[in-house]
Amino acid sequence: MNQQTPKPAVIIDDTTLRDGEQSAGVAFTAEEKLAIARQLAAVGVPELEIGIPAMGAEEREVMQAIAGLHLPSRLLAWCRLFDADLDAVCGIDVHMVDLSIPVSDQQIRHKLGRDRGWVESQITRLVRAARELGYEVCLGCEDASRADMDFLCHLADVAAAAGARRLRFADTVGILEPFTVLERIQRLRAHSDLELEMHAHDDFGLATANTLAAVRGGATHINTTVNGLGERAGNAALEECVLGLKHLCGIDTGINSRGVPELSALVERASGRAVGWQKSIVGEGVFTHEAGIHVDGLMKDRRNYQGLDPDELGRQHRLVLGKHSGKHMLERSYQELGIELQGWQAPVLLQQVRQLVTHQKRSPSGAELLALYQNLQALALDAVPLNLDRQGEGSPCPLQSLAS
Ligand SMILES: CC(=O)SCCNC(=O)CCNC(=O)[C@H](O)C(C)(C)COP(=O)(O)OP(=O)(O)OC[C@H]1O[C@@H](n2cnc3c(N)ncnc32)[C@H](O)[C@@H]1OP(=O)(O)O
Ligand SMILES: O=C(O)CCC(=O)C(=O)O
Repeated sequence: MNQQTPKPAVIIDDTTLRDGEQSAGVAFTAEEKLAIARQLAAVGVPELEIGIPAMGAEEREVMQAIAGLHLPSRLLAWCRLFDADLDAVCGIDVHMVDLSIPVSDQQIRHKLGRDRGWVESQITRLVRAARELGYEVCLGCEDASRADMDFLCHLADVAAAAGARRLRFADTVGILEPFTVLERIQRLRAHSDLELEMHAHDDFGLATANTLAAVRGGATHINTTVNGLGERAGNAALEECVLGLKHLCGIDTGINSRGVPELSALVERASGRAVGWQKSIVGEGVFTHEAGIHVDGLMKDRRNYQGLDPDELGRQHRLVLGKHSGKHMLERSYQELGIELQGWQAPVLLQQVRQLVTHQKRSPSGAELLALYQNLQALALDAVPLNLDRQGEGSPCPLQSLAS
């Protein structure tokens, strides 16, 4: 972002390169990580969490290579609140370390085998140590959604006193819904002056909703991943948060949404995780319409059925012929082939298109439409004399049985 750009009301800290890569089976090469970092920065993502130094020398080298790109985005490293993890980050030019520690009694006791007092003393000691090394600190509160809120507020004070700048509220197991997120973040907001970051998981399909609720509650930062990649069901999708915040909350994150499809495709390729056809914002089919009433409405004025303008993503509405099409779309499809249908032909051809689509599980091709039309013309020519013989006059539809 250049110096003149006003600071957005919510700052995106994208973790595609950390939590995104934690998605089971996903492993980016160094080149892929660099390319993703570049593209995230190119669309204007202001903060990138780029990896876990404790994973070893190779991970650290890639993280330092990303730092060496001198991107306009601020960089974060993810560390356990643990001496060895802090040692491992030394020499990597990130701006901030996320020092993560479980804060629920469940994880403090049954994962770490410790107690609350130990967590508190670790925070004081290691946040100070990280500050002395010159890093900004975000206290990563793992499993915050299952933590005692009084204890969490107390830890915010402990972290602030030790020099932390930010607290990350992690819904690690993805069990919150937006109303509870709103309450919890409001409570933290009222209690602490720290920056507050929401880290949501999509186990119940609520990661984006929870992230938007957190912003409403006073979160200053949000953790996202491209395509919603991430542990288990994934994290809050960058593209959903950017456009959701803009259109549903009136908050501009400063991201160039037209660059998002390319970013999404890049992460899709590098992760090997196909983006679903109906995946909001970036799915291939999310601006494609078939239903006759919708298509007719769109052709009259696209605002009739447009919640999000595809142009914001450099995309367009696509109209397809299918089982649910009506005469307007059929006529348009034939016009594109240079054919003006007569009134009686549309219902007959619509039935035939429905049958074809049901069997082929796809829209008819131009050649197939042409064949249906030519067939109908031939049948009509054969039928006209019979009708004339029988009725003594021309029928408006020579193929009544087909049209019914
Ligand atoms: C919710 C999250 O997303 S947290 C991020 C999770 N991400 C990852 O785990 C991906 C990268 N992880 C790794 O490469 C490895 O797990 C490493 C390098 C971090 C650690 O590897 P190992 O030392 O072989 O340990 P392993 O992963 O089997 O076990 C984790 C250890 O970290 C401890 N630990 C977990 N979280 C924390 C924490 N926040 N602070 C301190 N210790 C922690 C566990 O208690 C366990 O320690 P133990 O050996 O004393 O029981
Ligand atoms: O503690 C943090 O930084 C968040 C870690 C995480 O990814 C999670 O809890 O889901």
